Amino acid sequence: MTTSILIQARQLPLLTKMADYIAICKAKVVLLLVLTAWVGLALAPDMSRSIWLQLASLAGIGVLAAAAAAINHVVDREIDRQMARTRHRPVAMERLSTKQALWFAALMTVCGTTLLIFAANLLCAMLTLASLVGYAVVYTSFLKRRTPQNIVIGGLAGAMPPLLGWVSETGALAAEPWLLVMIVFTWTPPHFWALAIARRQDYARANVPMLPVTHGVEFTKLCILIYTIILTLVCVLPYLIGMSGWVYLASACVLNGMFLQKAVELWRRGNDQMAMRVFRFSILHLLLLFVALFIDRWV
Ligand code: HEM
Ligand SMILES: CC(C)=CCC/C(C)=C/CC/C(C)=C/COP(=O)(O)OP(=O)(O)O
Repeated sequence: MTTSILIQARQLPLLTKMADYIAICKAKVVLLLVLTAWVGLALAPDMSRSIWLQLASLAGIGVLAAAAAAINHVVDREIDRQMARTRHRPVAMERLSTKQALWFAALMTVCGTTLLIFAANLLCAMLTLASLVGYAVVYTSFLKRRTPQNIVIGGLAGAMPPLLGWVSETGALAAEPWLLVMIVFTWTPPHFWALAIARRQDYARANVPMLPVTHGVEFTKLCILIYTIILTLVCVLPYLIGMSGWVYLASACVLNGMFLQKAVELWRRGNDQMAMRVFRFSILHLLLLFVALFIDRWV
């Protein structure tokens, strides 16, 4: 009895370490990114590869996105320490050293790239690596610290997975997946700025020039509304070019109607709680929108 308790106690630090490594991968974000990549893959023409190669390609994209997230934890550790939302992160708390996190990220980068080269193709591997650099280096190290347009420009990296999924299948660029990239690209500002309104004190304390800090809450609410309107228009494009049908269009209309209603409410008289509702809804919105695209393809 005593021995088994002792063994369990010895395993605890190992389990905590594993939990910390998982935490720096931003698993929930990566899962949604992989879903958008999967839809890009599913909408590609002439899907002829085996399901195993397709799954390996999605895993490669996910592993490289997780590597980008791990590097973000290292680069941002000083900022993370100053914000209530992020101060408990493993690297900020020094439960994981920067060296451990960087080795972990390097290992994932090598594994993810190898998977993509062999299961998909070189173009897909290069574009995914470019997205990693876009998020972990361009956005995190430069844009985030310099301009309130940080997430608009940096958002391109997070918007790339549908294109990556498509290219994993076809090995070539095409116009259609760029429409899906545009959807995630225009979705990102309402997604993030809603959270940034509710957490503006955090960003101000850490000296990060997020829009509500530099230009105020009212202007940010207006920008959220404008981007939500643009998103609504962009979401119709897949239907207009014949890439998707009525199932998608009907779902997009309902989801965008709800998103617009929340954005208007936030703009007119929203408080921080309302901003958090918009943030949480944005995640459900993108999830369901891409599920609708997927279902539409197969009905
Ligand atoms: C530059 C672009 C983006 C920025 C700045 C951003 C920012 C954020 C922030 C600050 C959070 C809160 C995380 C936390 O509570 O610790 C968050 C959550 C989340 N984001 Fe984004 N995001 C971006 C793009 C994306 C993209 C492209 C996706 C997926 C396609 C995504 C999916 C999610 C999900 C699923 C969550 C919830 C995570 C959780 O509950 O743990 N984000 N985002
Ligand atoms: C290879 C590939 C597809 C890369 C995609 C990279 C990726 C994980 C994009 C998601 C964007 C994201 C979670 C931003 C968080 O912003 P933040 O870092 O400012 O937020 P934080 O304060 O929560 O750290």
